[in-house]
Amino acid sequence: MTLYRALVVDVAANPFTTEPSAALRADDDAGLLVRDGRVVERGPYADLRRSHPDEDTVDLRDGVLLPGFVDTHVHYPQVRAIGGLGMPLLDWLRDCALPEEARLADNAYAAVVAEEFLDGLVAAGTTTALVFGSHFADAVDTLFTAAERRGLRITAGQVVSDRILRDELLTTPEVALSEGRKLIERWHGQDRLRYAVTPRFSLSASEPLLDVCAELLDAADGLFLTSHVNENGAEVEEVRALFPERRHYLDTYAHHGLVGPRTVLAHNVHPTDHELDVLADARAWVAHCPTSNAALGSGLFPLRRHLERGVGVALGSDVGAGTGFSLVKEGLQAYFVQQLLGAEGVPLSPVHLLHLTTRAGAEALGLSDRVGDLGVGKEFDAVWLRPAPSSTLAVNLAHAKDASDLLARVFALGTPADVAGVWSAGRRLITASGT
Ligand SMILES: Nc1nc2[nH]cnc2c(=O)[nH]1
Ligand SMILES: [Zn+2]
Repeated sequence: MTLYRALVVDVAANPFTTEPSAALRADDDAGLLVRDGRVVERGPYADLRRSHPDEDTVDLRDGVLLPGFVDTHVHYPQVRAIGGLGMPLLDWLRDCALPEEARLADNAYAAVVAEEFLDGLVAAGTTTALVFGSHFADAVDTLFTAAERRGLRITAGQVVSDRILRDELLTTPEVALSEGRKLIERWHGQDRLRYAVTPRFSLSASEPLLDVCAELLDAADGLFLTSHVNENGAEVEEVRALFPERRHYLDTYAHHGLVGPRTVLAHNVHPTDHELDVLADARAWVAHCPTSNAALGSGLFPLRRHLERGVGVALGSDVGAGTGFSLVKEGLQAYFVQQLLGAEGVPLSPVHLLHLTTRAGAEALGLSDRVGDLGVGKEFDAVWLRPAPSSTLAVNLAHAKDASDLLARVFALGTPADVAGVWSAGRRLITASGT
């Protein structure tokens, strides 16, 4: 066992449905006793020290210990394609993302990209992610192999499309079915890994391919479905033209049985009210990707309409349209977007931001009984932010008046450079120099 000593800040309830100050949990000079990768006791450090005098202590008091971040939408093959600014979605896909994704046909290339991708996630303090995989089955195998080696909690899958995209990325319903089955058999439920059936978006997926996605969902219990929806006006129009008999974009998935409680759809910037009701009825989730929406000019996310109609919202970095792995940055950008919406926006407090970057994602991925906060019984997935001495963040942490104010300064200033430690189920993945 190990006794961690830290300022521990996490969210113990949903601040959108309870008083935010009551949802925030902040324990100064706390002790977390961790056994077999789980928190078994939490309380004042002095008390835990007295009752466990012989346990090793890891002193993390300099800085703040948060739950590991949960990224509900991030593209493995796009880690080398970040910063493609100045283009709207469909141009950006054609000219920036898809040429890079095609390079993963070379499995040696895919293996290096997988390590760079997972390094990027962990360096940002992300310990759980729903990952948009690769079109190439071997590259998906490679990603799962690398993730298993690090003990990360990853849900991912093969991206499938059978039209419109560049030829190297296209498959057929028959091949998608056989490759998907093999990947599910090999990886779903292995260690901390799960499989997500992943049609890229219905713009590039025929009805027979969408039917195959439904068939794959029946191949095992607990499989997820992830895709994109309502991101960009031109995309929405193209989908409507391709599916004239469907009520709306979401219906192109729902019609094939792809919208349920383990469905996570990215963006939903331009939803109709009926789509929101369908999502809420299905208990599906939306991955809001703020920096991606801003970088591609996709629009300002209507969070209020989602919350009012009971649709679950979590955050995604959407690397590479998103501008990096940091969920701290995504939280800040989510705040900016709601501020810019004025009266239509939802004023987000720092507690809301910590909820969106940890607990909400855990709920979206059906993992809130295991991760998303540092309560007793949860896996010790944690990120230690310890800014460099005399850095602006260090100065601000020192002058924060309370835990909520401290969180506000973390979201305003925090970057992956401030991550001094990351634990995944108690296994330390990052150790900053000198600790
Ligand atoms: N942002 C984003 N939207 C998409 N829609 C379909 N594919 C993608 C992608 O790779 N990124
Ligand atoms: Zn995406």
